[in-house]
Amino acid sequence: MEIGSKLTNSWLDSIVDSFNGVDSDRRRQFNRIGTATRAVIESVVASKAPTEQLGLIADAIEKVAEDIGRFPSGRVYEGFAEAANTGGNGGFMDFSPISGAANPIAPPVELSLSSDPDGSPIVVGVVTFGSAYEGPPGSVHGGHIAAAFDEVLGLAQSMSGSPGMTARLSVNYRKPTPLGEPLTFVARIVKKEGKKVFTEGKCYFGDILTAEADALFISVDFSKLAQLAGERERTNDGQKPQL
Ligand SMILES: CCCCC/C=C\C/C=C\C/C=C\C/C=C\CCCC(=O)SCCNC(=O)CCNC(=O)[C@H](O)C(C)(C)COP(=O)(O)OP(=O)(O)OC[C@H]1O[C@@H](n2cnc3c(N)ncnc32)[C@H](O)[C@@H]1OP(=O)(O)O
Repeated sequence: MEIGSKLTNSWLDSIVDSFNGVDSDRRRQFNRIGTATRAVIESVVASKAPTEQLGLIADAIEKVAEDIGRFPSGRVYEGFAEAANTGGNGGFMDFSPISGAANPIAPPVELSLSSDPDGSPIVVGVVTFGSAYEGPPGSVHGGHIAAAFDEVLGLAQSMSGSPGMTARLSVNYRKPTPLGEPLTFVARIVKKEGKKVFTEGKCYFGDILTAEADALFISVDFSKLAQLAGERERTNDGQKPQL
């Protein structure tokens, strides 16, 4: 199933492109960098490399940081106001801190759309959290589980046709969620009341329910968001959301 039919705001084309696989060399290179940096993160956490090797590796990473740091950083929401970021860096979802292949801090959660047996649309997120995400021994840190829920529930609510921002997110941790094992998150819309979109989700390791969540999203006026994002681009303050 392709995402897009329910997303009515034109700038959301960026999300659609993220899912429907717009291909460009630039996007491929971003994804390569994301993947390689993730591999570094995975290996450096509690590495058993000899100290001398750690020094050489630190030198190499410092050099990479210097090389890329010579170029100015843009914004994830670049072109947001003009709905024109498609074909540039890929969709902004590529840089999602949770599901973005091009964002090294994303595990990443791989998102797809599916249907449950009664035909209702659901979002499925598949992820294996590596060592960098350890909370309790051998288990995923609860904050990262909550973040994954926010992402899958956030995509599910967007299928309402009037997406918004997370107003409340509640997680019940039922069993330890194992590190280094494939997990499946499932999310759906429960009901919509005016601007409120109620969602629920579950996280499974195999057949084991390890956590469940529910969240309230409030639909937002995207023309206002686009205008604010445009102002951020013009004022170049970048980091400070004023929504
Ligand atoms: C540039 C940002 C882009 C955001 C992208 C969003 C969607 C994109 C779509 C698809 C993308 C696909 C996947 C996305 C993946 C993940 C999404 C992650 C989303 C986030 O990670 S997002 C960050 C954390 N999130 C915030 O940073 C929100 C800060 N917050 C606010 O910006 C406002 O607070 C807001 C907008 C939430 C509401 O403001 P508002 O002015 O629109 O609401 P209003 O007052 O009109 O209330 C209307 C009715 O909702 C009730 N209500 C309001 N707030 C409530 C609350 N908190 N709890 C319980 N009920 C609440 C009222 O009580 C009233 O109820 P009633 O009608 O019954 O009186």
